[in-house]
Amino acid sequence: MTPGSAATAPSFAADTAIDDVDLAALADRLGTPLHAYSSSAIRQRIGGLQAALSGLDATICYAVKANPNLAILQLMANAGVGADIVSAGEMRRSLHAGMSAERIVFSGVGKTADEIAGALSVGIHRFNVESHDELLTLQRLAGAQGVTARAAVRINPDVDAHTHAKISTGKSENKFGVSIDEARHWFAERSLLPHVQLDGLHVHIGSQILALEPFRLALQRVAAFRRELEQAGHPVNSIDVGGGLGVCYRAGEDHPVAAADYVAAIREALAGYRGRLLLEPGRYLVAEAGVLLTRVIRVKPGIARQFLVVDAAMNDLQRPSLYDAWHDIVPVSGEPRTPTTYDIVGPVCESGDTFARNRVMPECMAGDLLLIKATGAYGASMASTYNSRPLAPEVLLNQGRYAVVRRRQHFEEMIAGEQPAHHWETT
Ligand SMILES: Cc1ncc(COP(=O)(O)O)c(C=O)c1O
Ligand SMILES: N[C@@H](CCCC[NH3+])C(=O)O
Repeated sequence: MTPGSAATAPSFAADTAIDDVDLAALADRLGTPLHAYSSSAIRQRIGGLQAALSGLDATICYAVKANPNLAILQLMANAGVGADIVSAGEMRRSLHAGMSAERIVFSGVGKTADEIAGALSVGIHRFNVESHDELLTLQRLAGAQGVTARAAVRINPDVDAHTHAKISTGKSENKFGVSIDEARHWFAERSLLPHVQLDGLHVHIGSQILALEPFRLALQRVAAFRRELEQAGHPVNSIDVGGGLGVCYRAGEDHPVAAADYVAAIREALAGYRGRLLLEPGRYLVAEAGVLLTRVIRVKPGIARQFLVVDAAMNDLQRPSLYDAWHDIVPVSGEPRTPTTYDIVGPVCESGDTFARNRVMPECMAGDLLLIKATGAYGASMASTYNSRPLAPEVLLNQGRYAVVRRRQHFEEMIAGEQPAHHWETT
């Protein structure tokens, strides 16, 4: 027997089922590429975080941007989770999915006057405010509607989250939040804004954070500022600690912080604070619950590399091309095959359309089914129709059953809204 021959080849870790749903059968029935999410896994994440928070006056406001599918939002709402939104679209989705306006917080550096007015008019009164101009706009629009908005100032603590530069948000050079010095002035003048109840602090230093230290540092700065404000007669009734908890994209290499340790760090940093706590996890709740199923179109022996050309592409999952992000990729079948090194690429017309470089995989052939793992967050939510590829379907799995929660986009849906230039108008 020669080493590497079929009989001695190792079998590779494979996932043949998720949430008791057979993945090969699912792909046969619905086609690929296909996003699938385990609702049991999501519920488990929510439950774990809620358990860690017990005894605190805490609200989890799921960051809708991570995965805004209505079925996911409904699942969150049914589990008592609220929403962190950053646009009118996310607001409408959250309300449509049944979230109550009291459990929604509006974040974001570029809220328009229309978005603010729209949110106020449907009863969303909790805003994380990121600039003085936004604070004055909130005062004006709340006054016009005769309501009082609750505002938390987003602090930029100038902390390095040790994550990818494109998703770091808490350093002084980032566009997010304001300095503690500026926030101090806002509080000193808060009586000049009768329609804004400025009594909250917010901090969010970035995403996919794998260490506790950056969270601790940011929270310690917020906690010290809270004490200073209270001594100056400005009560702080809510602290929103943002999101950012990282997940495991690379088995054996990524070691995420456990929810219990994260909450213990929050309790410790905010010791003495008795007000309301808000958390805005996105990725943590949904990333590892999701997979992208894709089929090998062909094996292409390239000039310098051997390529696995699969039917998913950067338009279905941007993270590898945008952040050079690693996602584990495994075969759905675990049959023993010879280890082979591939670049795993999609059909899109640029070299950035690469899911993995030099990845050791079981030898593959056309028609093989692969799983790209941990795609439940910032996968479908960042998808596009680049190269006029339709949006892939999304499926929710639950204990042996599945529900299509977004069907594969039809060509007609893709071009809806476009038209030939029949009517030429002047401004
Ligand atoms: C204000 C705010 N809150 C929460 C989140 C969610 O982040 P994550 O998905 O890393 O938990 C983000 C995105 O980074 C954000 O900008
Ligand atoms: N889109 C990013 C996360 C951005 C977080 C939003 N503030 C990712 O896939 O990792």
